[in-house]
Amino acid sequence: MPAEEFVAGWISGALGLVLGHPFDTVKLLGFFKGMSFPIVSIAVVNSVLFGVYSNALLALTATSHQERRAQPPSYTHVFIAGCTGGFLQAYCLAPFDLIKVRLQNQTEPRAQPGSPPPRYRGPVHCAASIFQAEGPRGLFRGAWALTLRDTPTLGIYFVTYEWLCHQSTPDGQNPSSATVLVAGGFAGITSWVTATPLDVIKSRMQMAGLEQRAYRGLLDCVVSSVRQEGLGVFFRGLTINSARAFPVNAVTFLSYEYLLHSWG
Ligand SMILES: C[N+](C)(C)CCCC[C@H](N)C(=O)O
Repeated sequence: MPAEEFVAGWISGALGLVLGHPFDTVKLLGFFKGMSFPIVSIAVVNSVLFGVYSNALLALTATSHQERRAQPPSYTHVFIAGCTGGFLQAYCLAPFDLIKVRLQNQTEPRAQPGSPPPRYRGPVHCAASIFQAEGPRGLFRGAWALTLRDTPTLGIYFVTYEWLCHQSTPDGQNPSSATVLVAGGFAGITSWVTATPLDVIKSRMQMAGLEQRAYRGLLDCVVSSVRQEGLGVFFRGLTINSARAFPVNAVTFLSYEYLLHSWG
């Protein structure tokens, strides 16, 4: 099983993430709060996404990454491989994402002398507290919504990327760096635009363990959110998600292609 894709996925994901982190946190307060934790988590998550994607394509089309420019896979194969990568990465992402959402929503000012300590002191403490209070399954709160969010939308991600590269590259040639940047950026936007409705639901379910409201399940969360706030609730964060998606995914795809290319 070719392993380069996993390593390239890790490094490129980390580079993209450094760019995207301030966007991710600007929804709340404190720009670079918790930067080291996402770097570690992206190591697992992005390498699973790109590694599984590429190996699924290898299984479906019997072509390696290098051969795919000369013999491009069909978009159906790209979509299936993207969905497979998305599905598996969602499960690896679930506990990391839960901790991220819990920490980022913890916006109390830094403890003053005498004020109560924050509920979570950091990612490890957060994981341990959730584990203690809710058991191992607690760490997978919202995982189902996350899987539904990521499976089809990562299929869309790779199809958009491949399609845009194909549009602006002569047959059989490698796309230029500018093409990779633009195609990667738009792949990120398309994927995030389609993922945003379930992203809202996912985050609410992840916070539900802490807040007063409890949902009976995903559908209950959808229905009660729409009842209280109208359909607009599904577009919360759409602008910031898209603004973040372009630079993050432009850099992710550029470094991914560059690394695989330079490793031959
Ligand atoms: C599928 N969905 C749009 C939710 C995520 C796409 C992930 C791509 C990249 N790691 C990023 O953070 O933008």
